[in-house]
Amino acid sequence: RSLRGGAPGPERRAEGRRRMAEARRVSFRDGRFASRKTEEAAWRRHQAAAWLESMVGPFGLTHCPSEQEFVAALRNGIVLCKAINKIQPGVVPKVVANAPCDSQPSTAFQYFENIRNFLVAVQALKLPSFEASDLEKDNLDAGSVGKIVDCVNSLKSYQERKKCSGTYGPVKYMKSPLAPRSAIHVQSENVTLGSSTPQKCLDLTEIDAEGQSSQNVGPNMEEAIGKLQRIILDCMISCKENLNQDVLKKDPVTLVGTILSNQLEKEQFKPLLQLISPEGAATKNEPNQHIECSNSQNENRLRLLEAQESELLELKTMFQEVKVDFRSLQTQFQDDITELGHNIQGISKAALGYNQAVKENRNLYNMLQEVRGNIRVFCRIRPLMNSKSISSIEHVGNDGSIMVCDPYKPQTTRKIFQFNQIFGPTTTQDEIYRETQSLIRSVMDGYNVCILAYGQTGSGKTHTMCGPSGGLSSNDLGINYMALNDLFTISTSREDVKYDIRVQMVEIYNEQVRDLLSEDTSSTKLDIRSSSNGLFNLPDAKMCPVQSPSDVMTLMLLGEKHRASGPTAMNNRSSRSHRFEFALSAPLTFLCALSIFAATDF
Ligand SMILES: Nc1ncnc2c1ncn2[C@@H]1O[C@H](COP(=O)(O)OP(=O)(O)OP(=O)(O)O)[C@@H](O)[C@H]1O
Repeated sequence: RSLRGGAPGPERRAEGRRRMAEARRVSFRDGRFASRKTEEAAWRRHQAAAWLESMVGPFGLTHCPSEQEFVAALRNGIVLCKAINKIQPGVVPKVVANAPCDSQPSTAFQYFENIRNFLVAVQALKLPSFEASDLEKDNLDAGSVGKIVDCVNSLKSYQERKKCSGTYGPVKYMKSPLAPRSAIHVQSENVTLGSSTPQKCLDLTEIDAEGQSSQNVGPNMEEAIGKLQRIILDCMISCKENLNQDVLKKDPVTLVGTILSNQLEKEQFKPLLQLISPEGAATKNEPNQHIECSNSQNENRLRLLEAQESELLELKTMFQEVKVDFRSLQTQFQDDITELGHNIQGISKAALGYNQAVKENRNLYNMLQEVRGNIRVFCRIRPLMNSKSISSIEHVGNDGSIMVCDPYKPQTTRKIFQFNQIFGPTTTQDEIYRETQSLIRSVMDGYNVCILAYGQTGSGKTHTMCGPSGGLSSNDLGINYMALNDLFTISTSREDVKYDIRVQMVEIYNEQVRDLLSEDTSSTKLDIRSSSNGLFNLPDAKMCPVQSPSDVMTLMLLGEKHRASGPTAMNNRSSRSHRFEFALSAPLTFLCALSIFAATDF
């Protein structure tokens, strides 16, 4: 659309549009605020230059000048003075127009007079002004051009306002950072009011006072558009103070929408709304359709808002319920935690008491063992193997006494022996073990225990200690197997102590000690060493770690193979002498031994 008076040529216009389009394109692509500001400044310079040209005619400025070009064209003040004189004739009485080329110093002074006179006139009109020094080349980078452009555009607005309303009052002019971007976005949204060019709707500075911009609309709509433009401009100007950098980063349409929505409730919009309402509108033309469309959009938005409000209320109610539930759970959780704490304290006390009781129990137990006798001697009467044999036992007392005599020499003196306990010929293996079982527990408490079977050949030592099957059958197990089982059972049940169990197996025969677990059978003879505490030990005897009763059984079977045996008058397979030793230790606590012997001689 051509500007009023002195319109630029088509080429310059095309160039200007191209540069503006390029500036916008860069701005949109980068989306940076700096680009937007550059674009906006270029647009405002264009407006100012175009207006000045329309007022004073072409003065050698391009359609979209750079800052340098703009300032250079205005530096002599001639254009500015002419323009203000057009608005307010005679406000600058004397304008130095053309100076001779050879009088540069005085011309510069006279030019300064032009500027000074112009600034005085601007101040008289109460319009935004600038400093004369802002036209200096050195001050361009300090943003001085913006002030000059603002001043020129304020003159433009003043002139347009004067033409529209015929009043001369002071104009509250504020530069609008939104005009170019709003126009672009409004175009994309097709929100126009009676014109295909978006600038016509939003940029009041380009409105044609004679109504050229609204050729296709009726008089009412023309009036509406005019009012709307003025109101929008006022809104934008009045909102400018409240705009900050963050707001300016918004999408232009959103930004304009924000500004307008802030102003919609104000009095100045009421006449406009009445004008564009179905009753107020004289004709139903295109702008009204847009307004109806906008109303329908508003209704939709209102419905959406109501739905969202209702959802919000539901959510709020749910939130309150959840909050109450959460608090109740929190209270319950705290109560539970407190109760749990009390319970743990109780359990801790009980555990402490239990441990103490166990310790006392162990002490008492072992004291009892000592009271019963650290050395206990039992007698087991073997059943007669031959029915023709005559028993030498005459009497067995309940107090552990036994009376024997030679059945073939009845006249010989009877002998009485006293034992801790006497087991008859019918006594089972289990009954024998029950009397020794308590000692196994003492081993686990760190006491040394020795179980020794002693008797003449064929008296039943091997039968008692190893069982009739020698451990091959689970029936009638011997003392050593049953002790072994108990050893591992107790060590497993006591989780507070870690036991390290090892096994030695030696044979003492003809005053020689042989290692029954040594793989090298040729050199199994062991030396007996006395230790500093007066005890004897076999340091070279092989000590095998075991984890389970089956490990021990394997070792015992190996030892059995290495045992010396031979027929005697009374026993076809007589063991000469043997000893099993279980070395038991609980690291850092104790080291003790369970020795199991069977011997015919000492
Ligand atoms: N309580 C018993 N009940 C049944 N049989 C028995 C009993 N005690 C021993 N015998 C039997 O008596 C025989 C000799 O027993 P055993 O080999 O245990 O004697 P020993 O004392 O180990 O002899 P040695 O010292 O010569 O090795 C075996 O045949 C054994 O089965």
